[in-house]
Order: sequence, then C-alpha cells, then structure tokens
Amino acid sequence: MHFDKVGFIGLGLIGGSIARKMKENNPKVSIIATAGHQQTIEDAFGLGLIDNNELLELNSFKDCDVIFLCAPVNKNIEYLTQLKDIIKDDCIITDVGSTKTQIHEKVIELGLERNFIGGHPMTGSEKTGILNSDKQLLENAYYIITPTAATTEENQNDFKQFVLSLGSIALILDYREHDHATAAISHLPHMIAYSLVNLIEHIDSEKETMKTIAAGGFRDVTRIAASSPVMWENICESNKTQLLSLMDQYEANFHKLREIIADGSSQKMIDYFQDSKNYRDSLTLPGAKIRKDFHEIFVDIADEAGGIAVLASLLAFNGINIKNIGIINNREFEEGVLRIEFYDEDALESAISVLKERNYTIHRR
Ligand SMILES: NC(=O)C1=CN([C@@H]2O[C@H](COP(=O)(O)OP(=O)(O)OC[C@H]3O[C@@H](n4cnc5c(N)ncnc54)[C@H](O)[C@@H]3O)[C@@H](O)[C@H]2O)C=CC1
Ligand SMILES: O=C(O)C(=O)Cc1ccc(O)cc1
Repeated sequence: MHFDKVGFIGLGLIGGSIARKMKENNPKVSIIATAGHQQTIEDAFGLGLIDNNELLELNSFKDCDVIFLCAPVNKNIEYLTQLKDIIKDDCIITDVGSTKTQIHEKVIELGLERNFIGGHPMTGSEKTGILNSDKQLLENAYYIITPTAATTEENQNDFKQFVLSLGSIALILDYREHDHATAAISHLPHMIAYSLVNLIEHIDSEKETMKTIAAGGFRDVTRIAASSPVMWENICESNKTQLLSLMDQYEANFHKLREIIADGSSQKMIDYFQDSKNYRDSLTLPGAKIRKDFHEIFVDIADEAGGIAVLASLLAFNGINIKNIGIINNREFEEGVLRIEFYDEDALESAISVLKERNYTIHRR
C-alpha cells in the first residue's frame, strides 16, 4: 500500500487531524480533498495541508493510492457507489466512521472488499471542523481496524503501520463486534447525555436556576451533548438495532436503581455505587502501559494573553528544557490544556514540582 497520493472526502475534526499528522510525518505526501463547504478547502489549503484550493469532482480521486472517507457515516456510504468506477485497481478506501456494519455491507454489495479497510479512531470531541482538528488528537487512542474477508495480510499490516504512525494503538475487530461494543461505550452515553440535557432544559424554571448552578457533575456527564447533531443522527440511524437494544437494557438498569432508592436500603445503594466505582476506577487510559517512555504532563492554563509565555519562562528560569509544547483539546480533559513534553523523567519531575509550587493544576496520563 502506498501513501504517495492521498484523498480525503470530508475534512473536518477527524479528517483534518489525520491529514495534519500525515503531513507532519511526510511533508512530501500529496493530499487532495473535497468537503461539504468551499471554506473547509480554503482553510486546509491555507494551512498547507492539501494541494487543491477548490472543491473537487470525484473524478479527481482517480489516481489516489488511499482515500479517506471522513464525512458523516451515511455520506461515506453513498460515496462508495460513485468511487467504485473511478478508483484505480489497487486503491485502498478507508473510512473513519463511528459505525461499521452498514458500510461493510455496502462494500460487499458493490464487490469492493479487496479495496476497503474499515477504520475508527476512538478519539475525538464534541467540536467539529478543520479548524478544531489537531495533529495530536489521535495520539495514544485506540484506532479500530475492521478488515474485510478479502483484505490481504500485506495491506492489513501496512494499514496497521499507518495507524501507528499517527501515534494511535491499532486494534483489529470484526465489524459486527465493533458496532455492538461502540453502541455500548460511545453511542449509548451520547444518548444519555442528550436526554439528560433535554430533561433539564424542559424542567428548569424561568429564572433558569438549574442552568445557573450547573456544576462539575452535570458538565462532566453532558459535555458530549454539544456534539454535532447531524453526525449523531447518522450514527443512530446506522446502528439503530444495537443502540435500541442497549437503550432498553439501560432503561431496565435505571429502573433497578430507582427501585433500590425507593426501597430505601442503604446497603443495596452502597453495593450498587461501590460496584460501579470499582469498575470506573479500573478503567485505564489507552496507551498508559505502552508509552511509558513519554515524558509528558498536561497543565491547565488561564485563557489570557501571555499564559503560555509565563509558564515557559518559569521552566526556562529553573533550567528545565522543553521538548514539545502545545495546546490540545481532547476527550480526557474538559477544556483545552497545555501539553508539555520533556526530554527525560528528571526534567519532568522538576517541572512538576516547580509548577505545583506556583499552584498550576497538572494532569498525567
Ligand atoms: N467527532 C468525533 O469525535 C468522531 C467522529 N468520527 C466519525 O468521523 C466522521 C467525521 O466526523 P467529524 O470529523 O467529527 O465531523 P466534522 O463535522 O468535523 O467533519 C465532517 C466533514 O465532512 C464534510 N461533509 C459533510 N457532508 C459532506 C458531503 N456530502 N460530501 C463531502 N463532504 C461532506 C464536512 O464538510 C466536513 O469537512 C464521522 O463519520 C464520524 O462518525 C469518528 C471518531 C470520532
Ligand atoms: O467527545 C468524546 O468524548 C467522544 O466520545 C468522541 C467520539 C465520538 C464519536 C466516536 O465515534 C468516537 C469518539
């Protein structure tokens, strides 16, 4: 599989993040793209990510080695039919969509199994668009690969290497298993967030007391309700059966919790909460075991002019060298934080003590 000429159909948060990292890894790669809006293409051209400055006809993708489908899932599926008669024989089409069964079924129907490898980076945010994309978004995140029955070992390995080059962790899954697991850990949580926000919006008083006092817990649980409505409409439609089944299970479980509270049994409540707490505490961050050699911290900084300069000067003043520094926005942290990478563990530990002394809030993976 070559990555000399790459095409993107859809170039928002995810497509843009992949394109940024790809261009950084290999500045010589030729990337072309089309999207829903001309502005996206102008922005990407302005960032030096793509070769074209206009929306493209699909025919322009005829000599691409790899094509990334990075639009909402229904659009990705629609594009397959048109691409079938355009792509070169050994072109690999891949997608980043949040659901996999429908697109794999379309691939089988069109006889494109040799040309398709499904993909799904398990990272992102509630934000959209190329201007929110970030070359570090995919780092340390699982990137699920769903091969077809005709994917060759060579292509699968090449694709795995590409995933690693993004800093992601490759995980091969059957596309049906993917849709069952993501319905539970991604699609259902988004529905819970949307419905909770909807409830509060409708029961709040005219004075909007609830909205005014909404604090950490509500914000933690509902951040993802700010996600793209079009994207989530597409996902619900595409993974409807799995999602409905999980919503039923969730309803039954929620009802069980209601009964426990109604019964007033302290022990049952504590058991239920303790059991959930144990499971939640046992979640490890992706890559935590794999990237131990990564000397990085994440620091909250005030959104004010000179914030980064003050912090960088503080470290320099204490003789601590920075390897890399940049603002990131991803799923682990509520708001943007500064990611600082150091050359070794000693520098990292010194930086932590200097910054803690100045009351900076520090996060580690
Ligand atoms: N947002 C997230 O956190 C994640 C999203 N995904 C998947 O990635 C895909 C893209 O999502 P995002 O990048 O977040 O969305 P986005 O809204 O940031 O970007 C979508 C892109 O698709 C383009 N687009 C829309 N309709 C189009 C059409 N008819 N033809 C060509 N381009 C079109 C838009 O112009 C935009 O460039 C979706 O399939 C989503 O399920 C996967 C992992 C995480
Ligand atoms: O914002 C978050 O925390 C997410 O969960 C992002 C996300 C959205 C859709 C996906 O298919 C994968 C990840």
